[in-house]
Amino acid sequence: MTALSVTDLGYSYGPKRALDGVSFALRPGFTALLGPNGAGKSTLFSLLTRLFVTREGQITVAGHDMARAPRAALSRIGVVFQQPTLDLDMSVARNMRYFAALHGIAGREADARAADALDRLGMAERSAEKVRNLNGGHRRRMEIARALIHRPQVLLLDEPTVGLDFQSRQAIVDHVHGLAGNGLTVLWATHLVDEIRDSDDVVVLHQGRVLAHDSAERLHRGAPLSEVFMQMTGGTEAAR
Ligand SMILES: Nc1ncnc2c1ncn2[C@@H]1O[C@H](COP(=O)(O)OP(=O)(O)OP(=O)(O)O)[C@@H](O)[C@H]1O
Repeated sequence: MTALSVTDLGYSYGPKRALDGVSFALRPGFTALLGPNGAGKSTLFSLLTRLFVTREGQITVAGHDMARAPRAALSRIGVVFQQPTLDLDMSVARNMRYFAALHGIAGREADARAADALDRLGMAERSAEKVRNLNGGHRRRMEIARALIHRPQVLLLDEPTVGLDFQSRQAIVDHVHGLAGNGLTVLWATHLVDEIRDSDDVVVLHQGRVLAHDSAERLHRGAPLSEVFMQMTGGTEAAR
């Protein structure tokens, strides 16, 4: 069973059509949601996390329909939003514990899960530090660890490397590919083609529609993915 599928999803802001007939089913592993500014990526994430609701189409998470069984569906999703949502004056460990409590996980179980999730992101040694003292890349890694604390099947990340330097970006891209390699279903929204590897799947979103869904390797066929993306989106070049 696919961990995340959407069927014929549509959404409008008044007269503005932001998503139109969007359908895809993800395999376990890393899928990039590649689209230029305004493609509809954030709108799609808002629907997947139920910040927005729509009557058009269906979202299914691990077999649970988002409209009919939202709690079951949402409990299988971990989310990293574009804007950081950390409490800077708490330690890494306290941030993790607080988030675990929101999922009904407390005590030793919370500590064990926090340690496990931080370890997966190479952050175990930062546990006692105040978030304020971490650099941007480490804060983002902590947020990803936090999104894993309830052991979701699907991890959604909305342009998670925005504002980070090259090394920090690479570290995060590597870590999340590692998680995907261990069986997590990852949907990573980006407009940066250098975050995508040949073995990844790519959903190309443009003006609210899915233009392609295939492996990166099959999409670019030896040409730079940025050029293929530019041709598909009519000249809106993806950044490298
Ligand atoms: N609140 C709103 N009211 C009207 N139009 C909106 C609103 N929010 C988004 N839009 C429009 O809907 C379309 C999709 O926007 P969305 O933010 O989902 O795209 P995006 O791919 O996430 O872009 P970005 O990378 O710039 O965040 C765009 O044309 C945008 O201008």
